[in-house]
Amino acid sequence: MIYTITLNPSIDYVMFTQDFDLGGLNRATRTHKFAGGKGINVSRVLKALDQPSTALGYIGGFPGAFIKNELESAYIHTDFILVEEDTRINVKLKGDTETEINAAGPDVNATNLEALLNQIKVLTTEDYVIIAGSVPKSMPDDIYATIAQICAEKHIPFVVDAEKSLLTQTLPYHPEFVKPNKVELEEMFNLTIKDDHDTIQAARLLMEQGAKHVLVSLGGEGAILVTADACYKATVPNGKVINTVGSGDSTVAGMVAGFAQNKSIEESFRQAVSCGTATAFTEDLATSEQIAAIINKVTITKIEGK
Ligand SMILES: Nc1ncnc2c1ncn2[C@@H]1O[C@H](COP(=O)(O)OP(=O)(O)OP(=O)(O)O)[C@@H](O)[C@H]1O
Ligand SMILES: O=P(O)(O)OC[C@@]1(O)O[C@H](CO)[C@@H](O)[C@@H]1O
Repeated sequence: MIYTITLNPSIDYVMFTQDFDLGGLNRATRTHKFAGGKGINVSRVLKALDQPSTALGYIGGFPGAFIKNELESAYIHTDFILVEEDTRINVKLKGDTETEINAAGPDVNATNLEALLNQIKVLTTEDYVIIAGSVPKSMPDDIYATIAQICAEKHIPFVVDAEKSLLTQTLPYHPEFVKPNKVELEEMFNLTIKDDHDTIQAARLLMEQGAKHVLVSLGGEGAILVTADACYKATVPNGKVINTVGSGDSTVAGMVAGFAQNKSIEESFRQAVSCGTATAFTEDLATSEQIAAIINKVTITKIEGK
């Protein structure tokens, strides 16, 4: 079973406006409430790819109940731990540009933490763990490293999509892949990435520290995948960008599903990028039909390799 871990889920309240006037009264043309948080988004796109998963993490109050209900109505299994405070509501404003306001989220105490670690400790080599998103302030900042260590000790394959040291601390435990975007990669090494060559060099630094593969997402520029012996560049088709929230998570889901479906590395990468772009081109996360409609329009080129 694939397990996604979202320590800080959210209701994503997406508001579309004609124009956005900061300081003025704006009226939304459309709104949506989605069950969100990075791991949860991965579970939702895995479902679109016909891959079952169980969503783990912390939920609380009425937003937490909403998230659990939304996932279970979509036939996504959940095993959330209840916390006392309300799950956060993140606001995503879609005017001429995209603006996001993410809340801090509820406190998670030591008992809650132990409950999650106990869920992970019983997993086996048949399972797969995806760790994604921010960590609540009340939790130790080495929590992802702790989870990665448990996975490594039990030979459970795992994937990490997180910022800065949350991600780099997991590298010694050899994640199957990590998925920084370009800015996150720059921040990890305090450098400026000018071109694909720089991207590959920086990705290789993550591999030197232990990542098995590095998938660098580049927004509308596609993505680069670095493996032990090759590098691939994906370019995406033109289309109308509607809501990019969750496009990175969709990329992660496409790659994990590709591995689970025993696709080649190139075909897994193509599926990953198709999922990311299909999500960018729609209001919610991509559906299976939307992914299928663009998968043959994503081009994969080997740009370096043995
Ligand atoms: N403007 C766009 N046009 C086409 N595809 C896009 C666009 N933005 C994102 N994508 C697709 O989504 C993938 C992930 O995007 P991005 O690099 O922005 O990830 P991210 O920063 O992790 O996103 P997020 O945090 O919003 O989930 C890209 O590799 C690409 O396939
Ligand atoms: O605050 P975090 O955990 O970094 O990000 C949370 C979030 O922005 O990430 C998802 C999109 O990737 C959204 O569903 C959610 O609102």
